[in-house]
Amino acid sequence: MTRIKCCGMTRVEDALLAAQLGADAIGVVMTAHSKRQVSLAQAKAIVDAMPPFVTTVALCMDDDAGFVQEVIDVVHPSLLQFHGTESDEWCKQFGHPYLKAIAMGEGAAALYQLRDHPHAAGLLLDGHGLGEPGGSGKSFDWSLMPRDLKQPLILAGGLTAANVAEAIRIAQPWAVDVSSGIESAPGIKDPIKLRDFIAAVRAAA
Ligand SMILES: O=C(O)c1ccccc1NCC(=O)[C@H](O)[C@H](O)COP(=O)(O)O
Repeated sequence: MTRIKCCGMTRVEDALLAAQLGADAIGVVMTAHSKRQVSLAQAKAIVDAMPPFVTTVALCMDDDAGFVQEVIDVVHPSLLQFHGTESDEWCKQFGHPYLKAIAMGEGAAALYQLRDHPHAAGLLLDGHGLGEPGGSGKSFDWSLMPRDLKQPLILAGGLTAANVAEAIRIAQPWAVDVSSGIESAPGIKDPIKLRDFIAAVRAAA
């Protein structure tokens, strides 16, 4: 079964609908690098509203360590997700489980980054370029998804209900992650796109 993370939640009702429709995880973007940024209070409200067994993920990107600690202390996410140039050493200083995003915009040349994060609970391969924010709607060559890594791999970038089955067939990821493919506007989730996306992943399994 391919797990599903619905990211870029800015409203409690969207996150609740995702959970009700069967999403395994939801994400809130904390970093100011994002047009989907939520405040600590908004993120806490979304995380607190989640039912049991839905994993909550807070995204940061080259943010201050003090801010990341505040996110942990206030929001209490299950996982952090680092989207910038953070090193393995830097990410693990918080003693909190995390995902590390790998920018795949440069294609095969980007694969060197995969070995640099041995302490990450999982690696999220995303379609944007190095130094660029996620949530871009850009995909990458799914056949580049490695098969020989011990860490769970999460496929992200430009996924939609229309292409996710093919993406899963080619990449065989542990999980898929979607943001713009289930939106009507940045941070505003579209119930129909959300439903269709989750149904397409479940049908692919
Ligand atoms: O979503 C953002 O605005 C964002 C900004 C800065 C860092 C990360 C961000 N999102 C990361 C995600 O986890 C997205 O879900 C992922 O990049 C996939 O996005 P999309 O291509 O829109 O499905």
